[in-house]
Amino acid sequence: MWPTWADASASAGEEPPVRVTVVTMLPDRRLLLVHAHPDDESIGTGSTMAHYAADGAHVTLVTCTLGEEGEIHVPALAQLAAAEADQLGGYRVAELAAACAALGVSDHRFLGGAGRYRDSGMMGLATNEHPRAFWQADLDEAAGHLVEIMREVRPQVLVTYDPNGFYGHPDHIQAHRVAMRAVELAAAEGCAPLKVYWTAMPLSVLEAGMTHFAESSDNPFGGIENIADLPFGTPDAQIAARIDGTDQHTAKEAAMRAHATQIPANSWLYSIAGNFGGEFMGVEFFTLAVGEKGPGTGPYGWEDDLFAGLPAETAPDRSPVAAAGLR
Ligand SMILES: CC(=O)N[C@H]1[C@@H](O[C@@H]2[C@H](O)[C@H](O)[C@@H](O)[C@H](O)[C@H]2O)O[C@H](CO)[C@@H](O)[C@@H]1O
Ligand SMILES: [Zn+2]
Repeated sequence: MWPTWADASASAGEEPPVRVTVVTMLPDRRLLLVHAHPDDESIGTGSTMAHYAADGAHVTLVTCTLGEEGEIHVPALAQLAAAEADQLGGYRVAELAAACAALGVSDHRFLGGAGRYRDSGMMGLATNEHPRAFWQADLDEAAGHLVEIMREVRPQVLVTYDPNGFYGHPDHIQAHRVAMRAVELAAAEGCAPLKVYWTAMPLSVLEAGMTHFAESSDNPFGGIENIADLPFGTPDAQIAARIDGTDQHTAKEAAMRAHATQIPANSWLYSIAGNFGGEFMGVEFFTLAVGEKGPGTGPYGWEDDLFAGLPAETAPDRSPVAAAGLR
């Protein structure tokens, strides 16, 4: 993964010509995100990912399924659907690669390898029972795949969903369960992240959106009388971090547009962006599930950095100089 100094080991019976210590150079800040389907990373955390990637942190994305059961909003691709040629999963691998490129993220993995776990479909559908459905995954086996990545990357910060999977999709709920189980298992090995965040949307933002779009013909809140009727929303006092990636909102929009089968070109998501501008697309919110909240601002002390408050020593210095005991 990162440049290492290879051991020069002697072949049998000869003195090694030179001995070089194996050292893995880890970037100082390492963020791991666990998402259910290709598209979630861009919709839910695209600006945050682009913000940290642009700022030199190492961003690792783990996607748990290929999104095989998704809708298809590109008519020419309709035959790829699960009920037809069942090729949507493979196509979404390419959409995800394009989205990661737009976000500046180069370290992407599928949990257990591409195709290990299948998109379960919406809650209650027969697809939930597919033998490879992520919803049916053995928790410790799936978490074990994530621990392998934690051993290698040693993230200080992990982002995933809350216990409801943000909005109740079975793969999102399972991604939460697998990620939190992996944190437990990794803790026993000393490679667990020190802070774990869950994606969230403050009620104040939802209120503002509902008011803003009340008279709009393209009202995403159409038919909803009260934001309490939405399957997501978090009281502002329970939010821990507000990450302002406004400078990356165009990267987020480009990443979302890479997921053309899932997000129609005329989606309300883009009209909100047009109306709210960078504020809606570029600012993302999180609750803190594990770890100590760092210094923050505003009425609720929201952090503006997911790495806030982490002791410097959590970014292990594995440089050759440190390894040689010279620091
Ligand atoms: C953002 C997200 O999690 N998308 C999932 C989700 O997609 C929904 C699904 O297609 C549903 O039928 C639509 O009515 C809804 O608008 C979509 O958001 O579920 C899909 C199937 O599991 C999944 O592939 C997609 O990534
Ligand atoms: Zn999803």
